[in-house]
Amino acid sequence: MEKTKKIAVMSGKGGVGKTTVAVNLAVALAAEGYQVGLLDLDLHGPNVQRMLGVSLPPSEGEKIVPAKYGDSLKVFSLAMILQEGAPVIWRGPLKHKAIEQLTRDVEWGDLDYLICDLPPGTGDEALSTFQIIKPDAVIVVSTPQKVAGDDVRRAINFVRRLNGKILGLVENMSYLICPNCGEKVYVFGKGETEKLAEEFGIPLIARIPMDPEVVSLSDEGKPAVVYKRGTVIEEEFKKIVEKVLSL
Ligand SMILES: Nc1ncnc2c1ncn2[C@@H]1O[C@H](COP(=O)(O)OP(=O)(O)OP(=O)(O)O)[C@@H](O)[C@H]1O
Repeated sequence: MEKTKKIAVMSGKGGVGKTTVAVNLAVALAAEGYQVGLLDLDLHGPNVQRMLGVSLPPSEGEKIVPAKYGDSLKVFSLAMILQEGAPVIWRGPLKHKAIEQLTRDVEWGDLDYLICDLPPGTGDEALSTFQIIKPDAVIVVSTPQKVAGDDVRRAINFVRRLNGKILGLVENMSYLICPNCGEKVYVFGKGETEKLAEEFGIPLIARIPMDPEVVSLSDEGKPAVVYKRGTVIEEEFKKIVEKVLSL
């Protein structure tokens, strides 16, 4: 994986849409013709598999063959080898080992990009990811609320403390388009992510609107970049792809 560019998708807070961003970024990069791997490192709440509707093929010997979405995207999530609904009750050292194993024993092949979906916060998985995978860059996902901002600050400081590179911020659920009048409604407020970007001197790469269809599509394993073509969502993901390609 020496030539593979590794991107970690992080957030300070849970439920902000980190997995949605990781999944759609991976699909969009693969659609550009790159060989992409998507590794779900949210060991306690792995959702990548559901959002793409994929499952594992039979394993080959010691190696784990990842699931495929289309021709150029390989996907692995712990959910694929756990019994449905089974909780992961692991302490830090076990998680560290699991991340080492997922990087080593999954048959990733030659990848241009590996997208790692981290759990929320700055816990064991994030630390182990920095030690083992050593991401080339991090995308931090936030939502416009002040409480999300507080947690994102912690995530950014964590990455900086580990000398990681932050590619930029993605603001998810930025606004809702009113279905009646077409006006933007800033459900969670406005301006917090810009403030963070300015405070830390990092770019605000994209603003993804809140769209109820994203929820149902995700639940059905249909990524928005494929099923909502020609919308602002696709445009905003193009901006994230461009930023990643500039690495
Ligand atoms: N732009 C959006 N518009 C509407 N719903 C969204 C949007 N982005 C994400 N969601 C929905 O919000 C929920 C949480 O998203 P997601 O799982 O991507 O967040 P997360 O930050 O990875 O969560 P976790 O903290 O559990 O890892 C999902 O139901 C998802 O479909």
